[in-house]
Amino acid sequence: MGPAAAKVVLAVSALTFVVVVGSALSRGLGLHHGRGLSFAAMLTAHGRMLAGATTRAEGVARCSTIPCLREAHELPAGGGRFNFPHAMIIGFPKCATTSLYSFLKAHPEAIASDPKEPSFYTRCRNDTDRPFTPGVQAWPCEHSEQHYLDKIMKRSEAVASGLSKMAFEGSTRYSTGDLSATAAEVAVSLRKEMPWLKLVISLREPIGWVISGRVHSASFVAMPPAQRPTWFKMTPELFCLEGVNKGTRTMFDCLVGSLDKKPSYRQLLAWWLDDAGWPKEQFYIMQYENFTTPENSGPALRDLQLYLGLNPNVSAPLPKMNTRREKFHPEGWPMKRYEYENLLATLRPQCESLAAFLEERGYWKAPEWLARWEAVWNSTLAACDAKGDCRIRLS
Ligand SMILES: Nc1ncnc2c1ncn2[C@@H]1O[C@H](COP(=O)(O)OS(=O)(=O)O)[C@@H](OP(=O)(O)O)[C@H]1O
Repeated sequence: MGPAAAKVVLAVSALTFVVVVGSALSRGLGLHHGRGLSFAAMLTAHGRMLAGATTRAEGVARCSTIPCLREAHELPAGGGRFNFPHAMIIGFPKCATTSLYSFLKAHPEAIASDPKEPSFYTRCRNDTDRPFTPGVQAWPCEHSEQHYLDKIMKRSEAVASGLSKMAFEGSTRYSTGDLSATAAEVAVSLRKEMPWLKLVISLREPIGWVISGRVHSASFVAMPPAQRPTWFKMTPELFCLEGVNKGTRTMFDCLVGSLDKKPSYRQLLAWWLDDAGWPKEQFYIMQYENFTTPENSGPALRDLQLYLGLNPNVSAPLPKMNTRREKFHPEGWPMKRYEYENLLATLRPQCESLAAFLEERGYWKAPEWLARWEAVWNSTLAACDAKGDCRIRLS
């Protein structure tokens, strides 16, 4: 055997010795999987940080980084019922997510993020080179992982509860993406970084949804340019809204031609469920028209709490937060009947395809899902006058 081969044999023997003796030691110390950290985990930086932790809560207590949390998750749950963080309301924007967040925040077993929408996975994970702009971003992304876990997700409060409380957040940009990252990128990075998360998403009848989104922006458009937030940028759609504010354009003008250019709900969901591979049991789909109606709200919220692992017997009504419809065109947006039918002709096939997708994946029966949206469309059409003048009232 030459000197090079001898060195290889020596190195392999040394490694074998380390692994065998180490494994034996760790077994002897009661550190094998199920009662503590494996020897392999102890060799990693996070493993060293987690040494001595025997439960997930003890592990989370020692972690200030997300990779460390991933290792802490390998530890036995002990008495803790939740992961850390446990859940996220990822969208869609304007689908009563603030009300859902507030409803859950009031639950004694929940720890709500502060703020509701940290947007950590759009702003800080996929666009880390973006310079920090005070006044635009609440905090810089450098060293922000610890800030996110400790200050925003309130790690010590979750640890103090022995993980018997659920920490959650509600960044709706995750579902649509923003200037920093696309939804497809967020879906993948979240799956990689916190694969245990339970995700919640709400979908609203698409014409009301889009108008609600435009109304949200309209409030900024209505401001004198110097008073608009610095992050706010005018786009062709927003110039159209400016025309609506001035009375030179209609809401229909601003919707037609743009609806079929946006990714459909089905496309957006497919990024999460197909491309990023989120399993069905970790992805909870709610229908806005179901859980916001008084007769269905109670059972729908109970089901949500059961899904999240919360005690469903603590019940409170769903609040009505973040509402703008009473301020902007409370009488409804004027639209001609043929214009509304034109929008429906674009959107109905998308909705049918979505409903079929939801049924195929075992989420909802397609006819039940579609019936609630058909009811919205029919009631709008039924309220049009004999001259074909309609009002699109947001509900
Ligand atoms: N309980 C209840 N019942 C009926 N409707 C409700 C309820 N809670 C919130 N909402 C309506 O949801 C819209 C706000 O949604 P979000 O909070 O998700 O908006 S945001 O993306 O966080 O800005 C906003 O819609 P619009 O007013 O049409 O804009 C709210 O009025």
